[in-house]
This record gives sequence, structure tokens and C-alpha cells, in this order.
Amino acid sequence: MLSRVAARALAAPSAARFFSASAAHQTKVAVLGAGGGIGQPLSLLLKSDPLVTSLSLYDIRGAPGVAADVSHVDTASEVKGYAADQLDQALEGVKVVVIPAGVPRKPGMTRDDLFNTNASIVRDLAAAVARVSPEAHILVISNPVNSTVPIVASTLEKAGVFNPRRLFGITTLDVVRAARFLAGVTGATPDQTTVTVVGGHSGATIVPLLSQTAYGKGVTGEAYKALVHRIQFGGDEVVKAKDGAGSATLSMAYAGAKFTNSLLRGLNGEKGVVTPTFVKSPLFADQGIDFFSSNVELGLEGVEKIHPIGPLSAEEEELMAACLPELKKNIEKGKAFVAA
Ligand SMILES: NC(=O)C1=CN([C@@H]2O[C@H](COP(=O)(O)OP(=O)(O)OC[C@H]3O[C@@H](n4cnc5c(N)ncnc54)[C@H](O)[C@@H]3O)[C@@H](O)[C@H]2O)C=CC1
Ligand SMILES: O=C([O-])CC(=O)C(=O)O
Repeated sequence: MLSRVAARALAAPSAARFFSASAAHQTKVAVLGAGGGIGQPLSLLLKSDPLVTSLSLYDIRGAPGVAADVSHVDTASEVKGYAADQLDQALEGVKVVVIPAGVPRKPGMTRDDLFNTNASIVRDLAAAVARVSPEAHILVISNPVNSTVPIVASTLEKAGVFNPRRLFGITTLDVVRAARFLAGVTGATPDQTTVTVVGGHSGATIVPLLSQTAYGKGVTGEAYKALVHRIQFGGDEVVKAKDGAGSATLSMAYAGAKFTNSLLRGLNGEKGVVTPTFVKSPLFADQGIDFFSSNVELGLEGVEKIHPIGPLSAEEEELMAACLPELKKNIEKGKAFVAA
């Protein structure tokens, strides 16, 4: 005879079974910067993710309000908001910390222009994670990602708790844009036009490997150049259209939630979860570039395997040649900030 619990589980619709299975993993996720343009929709999307069992929302302003609002959504997870002086409480027991805290660009600015403000914000948040939840996986959205990820790494290193398998720069928006824009020029659907995007997350450091995809191979000449430019400068397109009101927030929240879900699936033991992300990487370390985004398999401990970039076309070799020196400078700037 079936126990009452087993009978109820079998009778439940599949989504309900999924919820109860995932609840066993107790995955607490924190968003630092939850009151902002990205933080708010990201918190909503994470509330909708059945792999998130508890959501901890922190900001220097507005997080308790966002938490009260999002907490009414009828999914199983618990939500709690924390005020400016409650960072340590917000980080207690968290498995994953997503960081979209910091200022966004205005027209005419580069991501690097955000360094002076965002470097110290990210460093201080990383120091708190090192102190309160040193085992947590840290997902960095705050720009300039090419520098903020090395800042987090160096801060954790200083505290003696850096584990390179648990630190990720979120470059998913570049992957999302590449699939969407390639679909747009080929008439295919975005699920058919997945593109591996490697390098970093700013202008020339964003390198889409279109030659490795069936649809991308067919885009040549001026259309190829225009497509690459649009993928590399998609962020500027949004900054310009928002005209002083900030940069991408909604598409970034989508990309952030998508990457978080991929990581949680890997942490829960799902095999074959592979996506580009900016991590401590051996791929170009011999050239002094020790962070790089390439396809990464996500597993029980975070980074499971860093994939090589694979064969490049002549145009992609040129893109890589432009990417690497700039990326190196950005990484060194981040490290120097923490060392100073
Ligand atoms: N990785 C990527 O692909 C992308 C990154 N970004 C970056 O994300 C960052 C956030 O962008 P938005 O949400 O549009 O900005 P926003 O200004 O709307 O929100 C930022 C939030 O961070 C909070 N904040 C500031 N200092 C903090 C601290 N010490 N602790 C906790 N919270 C703090 C602010 O109070 C604010 O609520 C920017 O640096 C932006 O450039 C934006 C789009 C894409
Ligand atoms: O462009 C920006 O400043 C925000 C960003 O990183 C993006 O949209 O890719």
C-alpha cells in the first residue's frame, strides 16, 4: 500500500512534484542590489524558479519593500528583505550570491568609466561574503565585469577563501543577444541559433564564435560585420535608447535568472549543463590573462570543466587579437585595485 505522502505525490501535477523534489536541496539565493533596475525583476524571476527555495534580498535602499512585494507570488520559496545595515544577516546560510549592485552607464560612457564607483562597492560586498558565507557561489553582474570579477577573486584570496570553482562573471546577456540577433538576420528561431560568446564583457572583448554554428556560418561580408558589431555593442544600443535613464535591466534580469538556473541545475547534479561564463581560466593564462569567458560545464561544485574555445575562422582570429590585450588591461586594473 502507498503511504499517504507517496500517494499525494503521485496524484500531484508534475510541476508540484518538481517543486517538492527541488525543495530537498534547500537552495538559498541572495541578491545584493535587489532594489535596483536589474535587482527588482531579477528577484521576481528568481522567485519563479522552483530551484530557489529561499530568497534573501539586500540593498542599501528599498530591499524590504521589494521583498514584501515579491513574497506574495504564489511559489514555494520564502523571501526576506534586508536593510542597509543588515548585510551580514542577508548572507547567512546562502548558497548563491548574485551581485547587481552598482551604478549603470549613461550615454557616452564606457563600462570602464564605472570602475571608480563600482570597484569599491563590489570589493566590500565580496569581503562580506568572505566573512559570512565563504562557501557561497558568487555571480557578478556589476560592471565592468572584466575588472569586477578579478576584484572579487583578489578580495576572497586576501581573506584566504577563494575557490575559483565558485566565482562567475555573468556574460549571459551577450549569449542571449547573439542568439536573438542571429535569429533576426537568418529567420531562424533563437533556440536554433545558440552562439558561444567568449572573451569578456565589453565591446571588443566580446567575441561571438558565429563560425561554430550552422546558421552563423552562413552570415558573411557586411552582414557578418554588422552582426558582430551589434552583439559587441548591444549594451550601447540600450544605453542610447534609455537616454540617461540607465542601461539594460529587463534583458539582464532575464539573463541573470537564466544563468542562476543553469548553475542551480549543475549544483543539483544535472549533467551536461554548459554555458559561457567569465571565470578563472587556464585558456590564456600563459599570456597573463587568467580570467576568460568560454563554455563552462557546471556541476556539483560549480565549475566542473572549462571547455577550449575550439576552431576559429580568420575573422574570429582577428576579433581575438583585439580582445586579448584589452581584457588583460581590464583584469590587471581590477587586481591592482585590491592590491593597492
Ligand atoms: N553583466 C552584464 O551583462 C550587465 C551588467 N550591468 C551592470 O549592473 C549594475 C546595476 O545596474 P542597474 O540595476 O541598472 O543599476 P541601478 O542603479 O538601477 O541599481 C543598482 C542598485 O545597487 C544598489 N547599491 C549600490 N551600492 C550598493 C551596495 N554597497 N550594496 C548593495 N546595493 C548597492 C543601489 O541602491 C541600486 O538599487 C551596473 O553596474 C550595470 O552596469 C547592467 C547590464 C548588463
Ligand atoms: O551596456 C551596459 O553598460 C550594460 C551592459 O553591460 C550590457 O547591457 O551589456
